[in-house]
Amino acid sequence: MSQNPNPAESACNAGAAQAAVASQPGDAPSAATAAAPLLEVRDLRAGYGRAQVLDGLDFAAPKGGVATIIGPNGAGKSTTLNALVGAIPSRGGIVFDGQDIGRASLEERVMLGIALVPERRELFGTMTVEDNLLLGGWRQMRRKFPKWRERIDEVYARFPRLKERRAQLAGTLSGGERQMLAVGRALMSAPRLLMLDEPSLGLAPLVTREIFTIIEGLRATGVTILLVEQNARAALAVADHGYVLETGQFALHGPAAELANDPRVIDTYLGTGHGSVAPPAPAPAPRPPLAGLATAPA
Ligand SMILES: Nc1ncnc2c1ncn2[C@@H]1O[C@H](COP(=O)(O)OP(=O)(O)OP(=O)(O)O)[C@@H](O)[C@H]1O
Repeated sequence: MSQNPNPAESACNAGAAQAAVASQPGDAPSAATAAAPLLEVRDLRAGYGRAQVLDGLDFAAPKGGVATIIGPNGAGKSTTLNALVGAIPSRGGIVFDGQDIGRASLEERVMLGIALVPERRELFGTMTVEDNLLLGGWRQMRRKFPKWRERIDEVYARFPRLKERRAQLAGTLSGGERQMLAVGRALMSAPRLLMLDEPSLGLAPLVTREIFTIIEGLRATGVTILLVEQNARAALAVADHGYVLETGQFALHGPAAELANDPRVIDTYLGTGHGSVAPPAPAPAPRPPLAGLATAPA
């Protein structure tokens, strides 16, 4: 298990996102996008050094829902979350609850209520469960929540197993418990947008189901969730809206239930197929309507 000595990075766990929109003026909003967006992203571009990974993503996250980004390895899913939380620089528009946060620092975004549970969970393995939670309430959080210890009790109420193991070293937890701790640490900042990067990674099917039950429980509290997952079936089952990201662009998006029944998604991500849902030679296309599936503009 990797450890992250950067308290700012450690603090930005957890998250959620919502319906990518790619709409045209006059499009009727779908049920999943009818809520006012908590997060609106326009033409998001980001990468590492000179290598651009995200090639102009448009999406929105309606308040209180679950959106998921699925796609193959290397498509840019983690990069999207890293750009949204401010861990890497990006271009384009990022509006959170009506406020342009494109130039806000990572710490400012965490303070506003954006949190990321990173793919590798990044716990401090030689520290106890409780100390890992306390690190989630690092100094900004302590300013935001003077009674930040009460936050821990709230996390324990949601995850009794963490309370039972409060004095146990994080490095000795099971995979599922580590994921719970990573989510619990993110919740210490009382996020409004919780971003989860591959929460089922490396977990057995039974534990994966437990993690998705936790996600449903979090959603019931009103937090908006942006879920990045390779387990497309489980992700689409819990989400309102889904996005298929391929090589830095959305190849498809739409209501999650429709995506789960789309033959292209079934063949590529839910069945035995591999590769891409995008046509071999995608032609530029107008932006799709909000309701129903759509092929993203080339
Ligand atoms: N720190 C980095 N420096 C340079 N390139 C990176 C870095 N992180 C990711 N990349 C590259 O960016 C591209 C997108 O990676 P990213 O991790 O966002 O994909 P992903 O869709 O999350 O994949 P996976 O499902 O395997 O986690 C890949 O080509 C990857 O090699």
